[in-house]
Parts: sequence; structure tokens; C-alpha cells
Amino acid sequence: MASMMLSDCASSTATTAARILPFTGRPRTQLGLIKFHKFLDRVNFRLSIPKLPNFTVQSIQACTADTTGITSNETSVKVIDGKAVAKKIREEITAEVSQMRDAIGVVPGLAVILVGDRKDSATYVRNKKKACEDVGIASYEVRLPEESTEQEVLKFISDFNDDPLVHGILVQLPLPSHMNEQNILNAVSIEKDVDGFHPLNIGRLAMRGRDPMFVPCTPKGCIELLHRYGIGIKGKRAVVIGRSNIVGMPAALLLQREDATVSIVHSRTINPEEITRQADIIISAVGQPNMVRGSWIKPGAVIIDVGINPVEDATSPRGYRLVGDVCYEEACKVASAITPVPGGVGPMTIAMLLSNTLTSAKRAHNFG
Ligand SMILES: NC(=O)C1=CN([C@@H]2O[C@H](COP(=O)(O)OP(=O)(O)OC[C@H]3O[C@@H](n4cnc5c(N)ncnc54)[C@H](OP(=O)(O)O)[C@@H]3O)[C@@H](O)[C@H]2O)C=CC1
Ligand SMILES: Nc1nc(=O)c2c([nH]1)NC[C@@H]1CN(c3ccc(C(=O)N[C@@H](CCC(=O)O)C(=O)O)cc3)C=[N+]21
Repeated sequence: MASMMLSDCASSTATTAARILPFTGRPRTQLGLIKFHKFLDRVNFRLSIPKLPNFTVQSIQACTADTTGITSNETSVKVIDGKAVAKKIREEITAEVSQMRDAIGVVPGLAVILVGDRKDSATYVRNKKKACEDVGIASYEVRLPEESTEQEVLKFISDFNDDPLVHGILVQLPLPSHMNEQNILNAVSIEKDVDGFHPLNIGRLAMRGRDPMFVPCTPKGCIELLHRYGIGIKGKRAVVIGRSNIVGMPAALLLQREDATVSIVHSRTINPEEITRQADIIISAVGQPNMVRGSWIKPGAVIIDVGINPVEDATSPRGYRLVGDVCYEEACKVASAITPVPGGVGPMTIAMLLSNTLTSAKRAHNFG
């Protein structure tokens, strides 16, 4: 296994570099089965999560500084500030939550189920819980050990489905490999499916004239960014790179609903560069640092970079930093607008989760 530094795409001349991936080996800590939400108000339950995740290192292709042939527009690129937009949305949600509480004495509730002890998942769940607290949404959290059974997870889902205090249920992905993800996602009531991953919600998203109860948070956040920055979608050529159930596929469906003409690039696509270069709007959700180079981008295109890739960085206090799928420095020379990583789509995903939970509570109580 290689163990080298990943360099910035603007400065590296190396052909391979190190990529840091979440540790997927056997967990070191085993936690008992805890039905946490019943005790939430009384028990201050904390896990000790080390700051640094465990990593494995993989070889990847690095970017180089070679931008020959790229039309430069470095002075005019707009950085799409997802962090700032997400903050504004959270403020809007805070106001609505307090209105609802004052008017009918109800606060929205989000239940999060985390199975196993992946450090990245634990961090995401902690961030979601903190975001709920900040806007006044009640959060109920269940942490189950890696070796829990599917039946145990299904039982918690069933209890949350029946719990009137819970308006949204999120099962953190990925699940341990011995569990059937489909069975688990199917079990979430579509009225509480704030992730929008239930097949009925996805199916409705795909159909003309039908509306899902919820739209998946990350793709919804991407579209929300385009809207709030006044970037038109109708009639535009859009390319989505990646076709996962949670990001790429629903992002393509949403763009199509917004009247874009959509192409999807995946791992079997022949000549992805040529297809991507036709796009006015690129949404990349691949998980490969620096895959989308300056030469893949049509001058003036808008880039939404969903990728969150930890790469080694000895100069960072954490020993790593996050980069997207797009070679940011090269893209800035060609694109008209781009989301940074971090601070782009990530904070929007959490804001959309809060928004979906609020919508669910309003619907359940016929409020607003
Ligand atoms: N910002 C946010 O809020 C979020 C960020 N993410 C990040 O987004 C990225 C993608 O996540 P996710 O969709 O869950 O990942 P998946 O691994 O589930 O899917 C990756 C997709 O990328 C495609 N792909 C892989 N390699 C290539 C390649 N070389 N060329 C073209 N396509 C390729 C795969 O194709 P195929 O289908 O053929 O295998 C697949 O469709 C990750 O970095 C993840 O961390 C994810 C969720 C939320
Ligand atoms: N059921 C389920 N729903 C999800 O929505 C879901 C999931 N499972 N599994 C994992 C992915 C990943 N995901 C992210 C959310 C926020 C950030 C985020 O806020 N990122 C910050 C950086 C955070 C940091 O610095 O570590 C940013 O981009 O600025 C990233 C990634 C949601 N996911």
C-alpha cells in the first residue's frame, strides 16, 4: 500500500498520491444496546470519540499544475458560499420552530440511528445533533454496536414510526455489511423519511406529476444553492458525475425536474471528460479527489462539488484535510461559479435535513 502525500492540484507534479479512507476494520469499542431517546433529557450520554479517525491510505492520481489550453477567467469566478447560505437557512428554521412551539406547543423531533463505530459516521451524527439543538429541534439518538442484528434496527425504526414526538427518522449510512440496507430503508415510514431514501419517495421523484414527501438532502442542497445564487437551470445542459442512490441519481432526477437536460457520468462511462465538458452545470459526487480537471470544464460552467475526500496533510493539525472531486485551483480558472470543499454542499446537507424535519412536523400537525 502506498504512503505518499497528496499535493495540491495546482502545485503537484506527482502522478500518484495518498488518499485517506475511513477505517473499515473491526471496531475497537463495543457499546451496549441503548434506547437512548427515552433517556435523552435525563442522561448526559457521551462517547469518547478520538479527534483523529483511523485511516487507510490508497494510491490515487494527483492533479498537476498544467492548465495549458484552459481559458483563464480567474478574476471572475464566484465562490458559492454554502456555509453562509446554510447559516441563513438555519436562522429561518429557528424562527419557524419557535413560532410553532409558541402557537401549538410542539417542536419538531429527529431520530438518528447509528450502527457501528465508524469515526466519520459518529462525527456526522454528532454534527447533526448539534445542528438540531441550535435550531430548537429535539433529537433522539440511538447507537447500536456493529454486530447488532437487522431485527434490532428494524425494531427501533418501528418504535420511531409510532412515536408522535418523532417527525423524522434518519438511519446513518453506510450500515454494516451484514445488514440489508434495502430492508432497513423500506421500513422507515414515508411520512418520516426525511432523508428521502424510501423507494416510494425516490420513485415519486422520478415520475412526472408526482411529488415525493421528501427530497434527499444533499441533492436538494445543491439545487437550493443554485436557486439562491440566481443560477438558472431550465434548458441548461447538466452533467452529474456519480449515480449513487443517495446523491448522484436523485441529483440527476432533481435537475431534470428543473428542466435541465441531464447526462450522468459513472465509472463505466467512456470519455467522461468530453461529456462533462458540454455541461453548463456540473454536479460531481464521486469520492475521488481531484478527478475533475480544468480541461473537463466548459468555460463559464457552474460547478457543485459534492465530494468529501480526506487526504493526508502534514501541515494541518488533524494530519489531513478535506478536498472535493474537482481540482479547485484549475476549476477556478475556467468556471463561472464553484462550491468549495469544505464549506460548500456539506453544510447545506445538514440545513436541508433540518428543513425536511420541520416540514414533516408542520405536516403532521397541520401547521402553517
Ligand atoms: N457533501 C455532502 O453532504 C455529501 C458528500 N458525499 C460525498 O460525495 C462523494 C460521493 O458519495 P456517494 O454518492 O455516497 O458515493 P458512492 O461511492 O456511493 O458513489 C460514487 C459514484 O461515483 C461513480 N464513480 C466512481 N469512480 C468513478 C470514476 N472514476 N469516474 C466516474 N464515476 C465514478 C460510481 O460509479 P458506479 O455507479 O459505476 O460504481 C458511483 O456512481 C463522496 O466523496 C462522499 O463523501 C456524500 C454524501 C453527502
Ligand atoms: N442517512 C444518511 N444521510 C446522509 O445525509 C448521509 C449519510 N447517511 N451518510 C454519510 C453522508 C455524508 N454526509 C455529509 C453531511 C454533512 C457534511 C458536512 O457538513 N461537511 C462539512 C465538513 C465537515 C468536516 O470538516 O468534517 C463541509 O463540507 O463543509 C458532509 C457529509 C451526509 N451523509
